[in-house]
Amino acid sequence: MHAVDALLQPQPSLPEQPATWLPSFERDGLVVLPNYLATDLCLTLLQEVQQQVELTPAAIGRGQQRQHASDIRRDKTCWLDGSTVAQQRYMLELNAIQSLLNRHFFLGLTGYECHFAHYQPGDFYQTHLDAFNQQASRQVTSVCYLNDVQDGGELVVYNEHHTELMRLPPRAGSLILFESSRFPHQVLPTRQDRYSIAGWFRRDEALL
Ligand SMILES: O=C(O)CCC(=O)C(=O)O
Ligand SMILES: [Fe+2]
Repeated sequence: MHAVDALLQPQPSLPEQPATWLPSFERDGLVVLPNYLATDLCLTLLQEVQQQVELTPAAIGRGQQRQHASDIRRDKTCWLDGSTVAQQRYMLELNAIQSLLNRHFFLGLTGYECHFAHYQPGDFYQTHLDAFNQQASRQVTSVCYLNDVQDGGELVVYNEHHTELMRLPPRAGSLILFESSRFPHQVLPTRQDRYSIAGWFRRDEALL
């Protein structure tokens, strides 16, 4: 069966899946889920990012603070817009995670945004926080890796005291979730092409 046809097949309704990772996330504020993404979906998303012509150098900050900062980060990114079945499937999966987080931890998450990222050989992202306090809109970070990187490109995560907690080599299909304002992290220079989807569960005040 062609990959896209396979993606269009209705997914067998999963029995109420016990999300066994919820206690770890509650305890640590961070969890790694190896092989989270189905292999066919991962491969299709990888092909989509490899075919993207509109990847643009990532910027840092928002609004007037927004700037390209090639000394801080070198990846190229492109927002997912749900224009393909694979992107829709990915977003459905992550929306399910959003519901779980809300149901179990009352996080009040209101939305999810995500972009493809491509790090070429030599690219990196220096140590940073994705949000500066819990009042910020970005509450929980997700990164899903789309290919295996054997040489460089590890995600290094630190605790509040800047002690290294983990060094994660990207593996196709694995997903990491962590509290956005709590863990400084960096991407070490990669020596191979590195593809991922980085996303953020947000809590935005309703417009009155
Ligand atoms: O790709 C990764 O492992 C992390 C990327 C990241 O930190 C970010 O985009 O904010
Ligand atoms: Fe980050």
